[in-house]
Amino acid sequence: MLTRMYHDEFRRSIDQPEAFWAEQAKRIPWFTPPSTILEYDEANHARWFVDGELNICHAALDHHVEQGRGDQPAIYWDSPVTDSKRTLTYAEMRDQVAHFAGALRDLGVEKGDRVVIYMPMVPEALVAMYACARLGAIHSVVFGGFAPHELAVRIEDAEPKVVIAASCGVEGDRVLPYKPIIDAAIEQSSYKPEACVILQREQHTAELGTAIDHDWSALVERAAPAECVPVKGSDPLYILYTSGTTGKPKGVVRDTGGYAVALAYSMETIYDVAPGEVFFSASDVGWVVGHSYIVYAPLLRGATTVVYEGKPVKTPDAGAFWRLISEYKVASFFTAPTAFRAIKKEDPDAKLMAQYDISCLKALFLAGERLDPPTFHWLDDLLTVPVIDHWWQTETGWPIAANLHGLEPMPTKAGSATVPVPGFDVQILDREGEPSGAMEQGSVVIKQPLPPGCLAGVWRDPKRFHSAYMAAFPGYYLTGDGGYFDEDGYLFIMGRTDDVINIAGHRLSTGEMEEVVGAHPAVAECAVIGIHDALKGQLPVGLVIPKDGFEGDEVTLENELIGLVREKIGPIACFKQVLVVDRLPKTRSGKILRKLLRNIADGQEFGVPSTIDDPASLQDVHEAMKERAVGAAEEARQV
Ligand SMILES: CCC(=O)SCCNC(=O)CCNC(=O)[C@H](O)C(C)(C)COP(=O)(O)OP(=O)(O)OC[C@H]1O[C@@H](n2cnc3c(N)ncnc32)[C@H](O)[C@@H]1OP(=O)(O)O
Repeated sequence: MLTRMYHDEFRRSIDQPEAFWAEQAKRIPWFTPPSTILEYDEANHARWFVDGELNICHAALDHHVEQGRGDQPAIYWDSPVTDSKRTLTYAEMRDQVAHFAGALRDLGVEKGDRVVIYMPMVPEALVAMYACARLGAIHSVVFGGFAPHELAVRIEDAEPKVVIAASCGVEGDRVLPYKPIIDAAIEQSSYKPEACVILQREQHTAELGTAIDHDWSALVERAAPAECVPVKGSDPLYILYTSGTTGKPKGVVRDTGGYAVALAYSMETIYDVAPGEVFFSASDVGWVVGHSYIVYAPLLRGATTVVYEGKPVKTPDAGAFWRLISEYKVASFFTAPTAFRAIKKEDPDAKLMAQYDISCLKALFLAGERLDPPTFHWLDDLLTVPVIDHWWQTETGWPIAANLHGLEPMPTKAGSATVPVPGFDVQILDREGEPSGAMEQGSVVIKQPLPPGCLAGVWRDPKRFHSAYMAAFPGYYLTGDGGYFDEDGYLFIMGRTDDVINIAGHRLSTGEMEEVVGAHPAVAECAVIGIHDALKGQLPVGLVIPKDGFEGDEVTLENELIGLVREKIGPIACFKQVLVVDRLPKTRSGKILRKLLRNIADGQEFGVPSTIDDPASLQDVHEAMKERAVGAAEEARQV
C-alpha cells in the first residue's frame, strides 16, 4: 500500500540521514551553509547543522523582500472580537520587526537572552517573536489562557530579561486585562525581569505603574532598526513549555537551523503550500502549532499566514472558518478536531458553509488530538478536498506522521495519521522494549537520531530531558503515546500512556492539577482523571477525600477547588467537576487505580483487580459518579 515515491524518500531519510538533510538544507538562505550536517553531543543526542550560520528572521522576512516579495501580504489579521482587520506586507513586517528589535536592543536584549511573550492573537505577537529571533534572543511565548502562577513558573525557569505583553486579550465578548496577570506573575517569581513592554490596545489601556514598565509604541518611536544577528544552526530559537506528568512544565528547547529546514521541508511535502499561497492555521501563538505553522513556516515558504483572533463558533457564528477560507483564498487550512466538533454541534448540516465559496481550498489538516472517526467522516462527506489527520507534538515541532499531500497523497483511513514522515523512524515497542508486530499496540517511539527541528533539550535540565524522553528505551525517543501500525504500515495513535490529558487540543497534566487540589488545607487525598468528552476530547474530574474531622460543606469545598485550579493553572484547564468521596480504590501498595476510575467514568466494563486493597471502594466511587452524572458512569458495568 505504501507508495513508491514516499517509500524511496522515507528510506533515504533513514538510511542516509546526512545526505538527505544536507539536500533539504538548501531550502534555507544561510549566511554560511553548514559543513557539518549531523553530529552527536556527549549524551549522544543528534545536533543538526551546528556550524551553519543563519537568522530565521532574515530567512522568513528580509530574504523574501530581497527576492521581490516586499509588496506581498505576509499577514492577514482578522479579529471579529475587536471588529478589526489588517494586512501587513513582507516589507512592512520586516520594517516593524527591525524597529521593535531595535527597541529590545535599547532595553539591553542581546543574543542568548530570554524574552517571555504573553500576547493574544495580534500581529504584534509575531513582530515580537521575530524581533527576538532577529537579535538572536530566545523567546518563550506563554499562552494567554494560563494564570499568573503558570506564567510565574515559566518566568522563574526561563529568567527573561524582558517580558512583552499586550494590555488585554479578548475572549468572545470579554475583555481580559493582562497587566494584572503580568504584575502578579512577576510578584510571585523570585527572578525579576529588567523590563516589561506593554502593547496598548484600544479595548483596554493598562496602567504602566511599575519602574520596569515601558510602552511599546514609545519605545519603537525612539528606536533605530536592528539588523539580523547571525546565529549558529544549533543556537536556540525558543523555549516552549509543555505539560509533563509533574507540576513543573518542561521547557522544550528548539534550535534554529534544524527547525528552519524541517519547517521549509514540511510546507512543501506535507502541506503542499507554494510561495504566494495562503496558509491558515487556526491555533494560537502560545502553542507549538502557532509557533511552527502560524509564525515561522508560512513565511519561510514565502506564503501568507492568517492570524485569527476569534473562535470557530460564536464569533459570530459557526461559519467563521468558511468565511476566512473564502475571504483570504486559503489554500491549506489546519486546525484541531475539537474546533470542528464545536462547529458540527452548532451547524450539523453545515448550512453556513454553503454561503461561502471555498473552492480555493486544496486540503484540510487536523492535529492536536486524535481525529475521531465521526468527525473525520462528517468532514470527509462535507468537503471535496482531502481531510488529512496528522500527528505530532510540542517536542517534535513538526509532523511525525502524516499523509504527505505535497509528495504523494495516499488513501486515508479513519483514525490513522497515515505514515511516518521522512526523518522519523517510528517504531512500536512492547513493555520489554521488543518491537511489536502489525496490529499490536505498544509504546510509540522514534529511533535516534531524531530528525532536524525536534527538541534540542529541556531548558537547563538535561536530567529531565533524559528521564522524560530517552531513558525508557535506550536509543529511542519516547513519545508518551500508545499506538500501532496496521498491515499496510499506517500508524494509529490511540492516546497518552501517562497522566497527560488533551482538553480541546491543549495538553495538560492531571498530575499538576492534583498538586493544586492536594494543596487545599481540607484535602487529605485526591486523584484527577481525564474522562472522555464528546466536544473537548477529554475533561478533568477530581475525586477528593477530605481530611479527618472535615466539617465544612462539600459543595463549598468543591467550588473552592474548582476556583483554585482556575486561579493557579487557568481557565484552559476546564476543571469544573469535583466529587467528595470517602475512599479511593487503591492497590495494596497504595497506588490509586486511576485507569480503573477512568474506565468507570467512560462507561466501560470493569473488573475488580486482584491487587485491590478494598474492593468495596470501587462500588462507592461508581455510585458517587453515577449520582453526579460523571461522564458515562451510568453505563459502566462491573464484570
Ligand atoms: C500538534 C501539536 C499540538 O498539539 S499544539 C496544540 C494544538 N491545539 C490547538 O491549537 C488548540 C485548539 N483548541 C482551540 O483553539 C480552542 O480550544 C477552541 C476549539 C477554539 C475552543 O475554544 P474555547 O471555547 O475558548 O474553549 P477552551 O477549552 O479553549 O477554553 C476554556 C476556557 O479557557 C478560556 N480561554 C481560552 N483561551 C484563552 C485565552 N487565550 N486567554 C484567556 N482565556 C482563554 C476560555 O474562554 C474558556 O473559559 P471559560 O471556562 O469559558 O470561562
